[in-house]
Amino acid sequence: MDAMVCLRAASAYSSPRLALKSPTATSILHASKRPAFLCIRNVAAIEIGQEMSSRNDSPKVLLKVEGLTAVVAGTDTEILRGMNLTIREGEVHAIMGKNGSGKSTFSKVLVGHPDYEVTGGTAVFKGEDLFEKEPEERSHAGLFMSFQSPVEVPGVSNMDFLRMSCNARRAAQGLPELGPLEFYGFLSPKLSALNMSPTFLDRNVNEGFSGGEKKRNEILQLAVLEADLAILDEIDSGLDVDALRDVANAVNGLRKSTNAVLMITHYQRLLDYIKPTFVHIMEKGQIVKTGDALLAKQLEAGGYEALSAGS
Ligand SMILES: Nc1ncnc2c1ncn2[C@@H]1O[C@H](COP(=O)(O)OP(=O)(O)OP(=O)(O)O)[C@@H](O)[C@H]1O
Repeated sequence: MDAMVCLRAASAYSSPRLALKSPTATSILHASKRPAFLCIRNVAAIEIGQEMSSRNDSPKVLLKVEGLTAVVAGTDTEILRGMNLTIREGEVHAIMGKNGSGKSTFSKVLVGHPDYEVTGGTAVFKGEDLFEKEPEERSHAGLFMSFQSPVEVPGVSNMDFLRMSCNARRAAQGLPELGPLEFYGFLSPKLSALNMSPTFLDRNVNEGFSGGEKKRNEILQLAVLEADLAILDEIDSGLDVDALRDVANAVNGLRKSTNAVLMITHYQRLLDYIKPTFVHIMEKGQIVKTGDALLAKQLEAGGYEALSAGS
């Protein structure tokens, strides 16, 4: 079983270690006798604009990463070599970089993926030490990550998965659970926003979904949760032009002045839809250049060589 599935399952359980160690989805289901994969991920329901312009104070820092270094767990293979990044409320950050530069590793380290060990540096999320928290606590705190390759969860219907995720998150916030009908009412407009058929709700999570359908489903999960920081790892990969527009519109519809988005992408086209506040270029485990949307356009036009020559 993919470690990221375990990670998501871990978010759902009061005993995260059990889930992290369990080898299969079904073993987690059987061991817990509770519905699995509650996936306490957060989302964003963001409405930027008016609210932002009416604020006098500067936006709060959501995430501050300083000097972060990390290795592949149990090895001395260093992947992150001094990451520094500050994300404030209302911002959209895009991380770009050549294959293998460490973009996905960075996002996985933030959500507590067990494949990596932090060896140095700090990450403060909403004023608290992120690395002191278990993966599920990071989710409870408002961190969400969409996966580059969303995995299938046989035996768990999408509807159950989404409702349990939503209710687990609500429970963590001290809010009452949503019953099936209430939840459907809550979910329906989100499905429509993503141009997804309700038939996807009856199917098992991601089972038999096309690549693009899986990506839409990731954003649907994002939409039913309430994250302060949504990390979207290559959410644009494998999407046709219509799906890209739907997914981007849905993400934009979730934005508000108190949350933020961190996108990992290889392509400028996503940034035409989801406008970045900052674009960062990663190389060999660290951010080597930061700019605005223009940086991504320069990259698109001339490639990484051109950027190096211009720096
Ligand atoms: N679990 C692991 N074991 C061994 N090497 C790893 C592991 N995870 C990441 N790496 C290596 O770390 C480097 C960074 O990988 P990562 O997936 O973070 O890059 P990326 O910038 O996201 O790449 P891409 O753009 O191709 O998705 C790669 O060389 C990769 O092979």
